[in-house]
Amino acid sequence: MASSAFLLYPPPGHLNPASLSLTSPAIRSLCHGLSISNGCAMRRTQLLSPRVVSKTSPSPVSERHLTLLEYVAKGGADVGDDLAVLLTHLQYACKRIAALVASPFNVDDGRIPEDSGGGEGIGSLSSSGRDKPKPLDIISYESAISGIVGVARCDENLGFANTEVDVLHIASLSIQAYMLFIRVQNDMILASLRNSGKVAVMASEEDDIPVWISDHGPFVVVVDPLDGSRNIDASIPTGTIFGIYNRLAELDHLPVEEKAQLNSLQSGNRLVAAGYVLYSSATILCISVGSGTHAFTLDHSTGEFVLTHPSIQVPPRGQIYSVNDARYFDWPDGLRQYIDTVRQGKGQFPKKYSARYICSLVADFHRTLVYGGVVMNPRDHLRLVYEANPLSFLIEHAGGRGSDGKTRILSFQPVELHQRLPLFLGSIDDMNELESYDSIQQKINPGYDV
Ligand SMILES: O=P(O)(O)OC[C@H]1O[C@](O)(COP(=O)(O)O)[C@@H](O)[C@@H]1O
Repeated sequence: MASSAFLLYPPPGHLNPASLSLTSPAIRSLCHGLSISNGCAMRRTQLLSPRVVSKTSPSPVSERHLTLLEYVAKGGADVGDDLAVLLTHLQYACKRIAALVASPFNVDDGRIPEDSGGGEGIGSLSSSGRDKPKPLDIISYESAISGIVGVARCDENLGFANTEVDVLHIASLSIQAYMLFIRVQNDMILASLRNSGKVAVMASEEDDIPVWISDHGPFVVVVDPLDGSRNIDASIPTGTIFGIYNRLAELDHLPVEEKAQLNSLQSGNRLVAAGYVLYSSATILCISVGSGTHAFTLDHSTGEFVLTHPSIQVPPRGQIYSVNDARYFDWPDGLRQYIDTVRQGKGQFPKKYSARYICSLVADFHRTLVYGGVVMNPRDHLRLVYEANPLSFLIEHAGGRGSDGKTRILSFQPVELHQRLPLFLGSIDDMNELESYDSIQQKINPGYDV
């Protein structure tokens, strides 16, 4: 056969497209919805068509990377059509966020669909306790999409009623400020969850209260849309963190506000799936649906996440600790002793440890997952619902541990959506050693300027 002849790829028996739930009516309809012109978006044909390659293609199927969509479909983890549809929409929103974070000139990506119900501009920004943004931090997408950027100068208390709004032409705005589309990113995720038709409620770190989306959505999504945003001016990596629960049908009879709240306050041990997306030199989506933790890297040539780190196992011991050690003098004795000990190579592992701290939780966590060690924030700062639970789920499925210094994170029953706690995540042996020190939770938490 001439070299221009084509074969179906992969061949039957290997991720046969016919066996993928991508061919189910539900997925077909969502694929239709995703045929959006965006450099990062998957083209509809890529989603719907079997792969067609030249017969002379050098890579055998066994060497080809599985895509995220194949993984969540019947050829991979087979999570069921509903979750596959939801994850397909969610990963799409994250690609849009990746494009925005990478290039502020992708301002059109900030356009909020009219039915998203999420976009209310500057005035809707949360006062949910997020670290105070710097001046020029918040940009109104409503102005941005019309070619003008409104910059809100935040007052001391994030009191947006008192904001002074300067209107600047895009051209005169610094790239750094332009990248801070926190609200836009929140609404991109909300829109994608709405469009999936699979979500009952979304609780976001950016919102004071959860958003009820649909009585019939089978899932509850908790999300931190852009963690680490305080560092974004310096192009330091950021991330999105998410957790997915089943909707609690036994709460269906309750008033909307109540069932939205209670569905979002589920214990981490009920997570169905969790993941994060790291926006860095590569965009990496790491996920667990309860069977291992797997990382997919965005292939910009195809717009697809491809499996690059299957079945991650965090090494039982790393030689790295990750903490903001400028807080050393606010730490309790136990934590100081632990750090002093491993720094000197006098701990259970007889080598000197290194310190790494990016101050961007997803980035610090991802490094820990890959290289081992411990990542911690010993003060009451990180959120149980949006950060601690999803990351603990991921690290446990990779053979590591997550705790507040005393108790397994996934065993907590959240009582407040924005509840904060000390967080320690890492390699099993490092975590055991760290927790063997009596006091590692930082009780003094004065609030820090940077
Ligand atoms: O100031 P600290 O204690 O070092 O905290 C830094 C941590 O706070 C975060 O920026 C999250 O804070 P927010 O949830 O308020 O955005 C993490 O990305 C980072 O790991």
